[in-house]
Amino acid sequence: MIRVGVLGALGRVGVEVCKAVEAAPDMELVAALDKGDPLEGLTGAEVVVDFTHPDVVMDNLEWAISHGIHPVVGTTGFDEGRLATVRAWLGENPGTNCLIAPNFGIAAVLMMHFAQQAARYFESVEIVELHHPNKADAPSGTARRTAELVAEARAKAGAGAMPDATSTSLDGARGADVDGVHVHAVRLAGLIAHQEVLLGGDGEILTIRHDTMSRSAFTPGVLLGVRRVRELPGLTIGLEPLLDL
Ligand SMILES: NC(=O)C1=CN([C@@H]2O[C@H](COP(=O)(O)OP(=O)(O)OC[C@H]3O[C@@H](n4cnc5c(N)ncnc54)[C@H](OP(=O)(O)O)[C@@H]3O)[C@@H](O)[C@H]2O)C=CC1
Ligand SMILES: O=C(O)C1=N[C@H](C(=O)O)C[C@H](O)C1
Repeated sequence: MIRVGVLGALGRVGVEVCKAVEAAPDMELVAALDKGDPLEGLTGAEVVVDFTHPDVVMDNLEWAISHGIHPVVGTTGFDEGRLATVRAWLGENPGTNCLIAPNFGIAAVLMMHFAQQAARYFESVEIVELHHPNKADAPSGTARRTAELVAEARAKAGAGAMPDATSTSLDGARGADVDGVHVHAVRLAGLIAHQEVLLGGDGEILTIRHDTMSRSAFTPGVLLGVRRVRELPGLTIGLEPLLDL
């Protein structure tokens, strides 16, 4: 039995994760903590799943890693600086591993992968992410990661800058620029989590769209991460290596 703790256990995703861990035959939910609960409550856990908030996740990770608990992290807000800090903590605590994935939905991971594969064949690529209005951050971690993967693929293929003659008179009109890829964030009541990657070339457009219809979609990926994190040395970013992508 893998002893699992959950941080953010009362949140939209945390509730689903707790249910999934409790239903898994090879896992035991030993701690379900939310805001205000002391992290000492994780004592006894081998793996901790974090779906909290970008403002608190680093403190959680520092505590968990220094106590030899392997984190599986869904919380967003990771940039290169934060990832370097996590790598340093892991270096100081050999034998402790960490998995950080901007999206645990299998279809979402495939959407990112397909976008990465397609990126080099098109002149233009833009990303539109659409989420519920209570989301803490923008752009989404998924959109940011997709843009990085697209930019990486284009650079590798020697693709030039995308065509864009726009001169904007209003800040934000062209969205955020992530490594040269424009990302647009929609916040709308009724949505959960959705993303379109628009790829345009000569006379044709390819749209790769992903829709999250229920937050239970994240739990198979989280359980896979919990099962595998102890054998994945150091820091793993994204679910891709666990899916052989
Ligand atoms: N990687 C992925 O697949 C996915 C990632 N996410 C990301 O996960 C994060 C959480 O999303 P979501 O569940 O919608 O958010 P919620 O706000 O619904 O849940 C977060 C929960 O964490 C609690 N919390 C805040 N601070 C702490 C703390 N220090 N310790 C323990 N619990 C704390 C919150 O309490 P309170 O409300 O009182 O502040 C809340 O109950 C976001 O960053 C989101 O982008 C979301 C979906 C999928
Ligand atoms: O906050 C959310 O809801 C989600 N957050 C993650 C992100 O920022 O990419 C994953 C998914 O989009 C849902």
